[in-house]
Amino acid sequence: MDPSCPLFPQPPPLQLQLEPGLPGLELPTLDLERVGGGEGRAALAAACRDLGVFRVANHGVPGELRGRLLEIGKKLLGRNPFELKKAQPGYFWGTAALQSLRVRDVNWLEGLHVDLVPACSSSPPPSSSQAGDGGGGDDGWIRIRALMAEYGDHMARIARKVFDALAAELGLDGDQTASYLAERDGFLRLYRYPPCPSASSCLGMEPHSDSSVLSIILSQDHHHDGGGGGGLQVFRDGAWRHVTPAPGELLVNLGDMMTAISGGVYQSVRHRVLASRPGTERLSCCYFAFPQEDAIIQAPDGISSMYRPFSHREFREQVQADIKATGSKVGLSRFYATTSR
Ligand SMILES: O=C(O)CCC(=O)C(=O)O
Ligand SMILES: [Fe+2]
Repeated sequence: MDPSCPLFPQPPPLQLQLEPGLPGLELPTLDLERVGGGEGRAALAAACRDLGVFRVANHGVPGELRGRLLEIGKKLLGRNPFELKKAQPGYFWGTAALQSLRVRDVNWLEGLHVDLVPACSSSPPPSSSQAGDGGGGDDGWIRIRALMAEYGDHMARIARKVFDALAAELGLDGDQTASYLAERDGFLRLYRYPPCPSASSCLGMEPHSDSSVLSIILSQDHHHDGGGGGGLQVFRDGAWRHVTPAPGELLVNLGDMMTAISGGVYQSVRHRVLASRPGTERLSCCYFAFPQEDAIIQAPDGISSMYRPFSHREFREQVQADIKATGSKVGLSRFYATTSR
């Protein structure tokens, strides 16, 4: 038996004492078409400085695409994890980042990992209109991958727009602006947080900050039972705060690379996801954008950084080594400068 799959419906071994989340955190909503200049850019920079998370409206991702992605995802995931693991490349139970590392994973979720297809690729993915009905058969899996490819194009476009505005705000040069966001090398994860028999003492996803430059979250617009949020919480002023889903909007959160690129001026926000209560489930789709592998991450001249320059490869290797050694990511604190520049 595969040790990384749970024995349904047995609850996970770790019993957490979860503080009740505080009411929804007020988040700014930015108009994507306006983040490039003037007031829009100032509002974006303020959100990144003060919160590290914001909503995006007017993003141009069709509602039908968003709806179908989550709806078909819901049909396909939520079957037998043992079977899915055997049959579907990219399927995972538990935390995706821990899959190959053989460390204890207590998170109550499953999902599908899909890499974006680089724009220069000679073999494009199947178009979303080519495959069957989105049901549970192979057609459904072909269709979800096609939908994710289409959705991924939008994510790359949005990430580039947001990043370019921040790069201009920080005064990055052209090379940095290009290499600090390899938006086509990003990936998507479609998550299902299944009902958890001990939802009040376990998590869907443990507290973490993303290792990305930025991440974009699409989630079901429903409310977590009794919580006032959708299951996602961010850590703010010493407490976990619900992030209430806003219909039609996307959520952007900054990752560690953006913190380092900005010399600590912009925040990568700590967040977690509650486990779904019995009888409920939550679907979300997250996109993660990273710098190029060999990009040297450092703040632009004029910003005194608390981090030493490092390559993105070095960061990834350190994260992997720390997870192997301790079970969790240490992250940016590994890269503090001994003296500030
Ligand atoms: O499912 C969500 O809303 C958030 C997932 C998340 O934080 C992650 O994948 O890093
Ligand atoms: Fe995250």
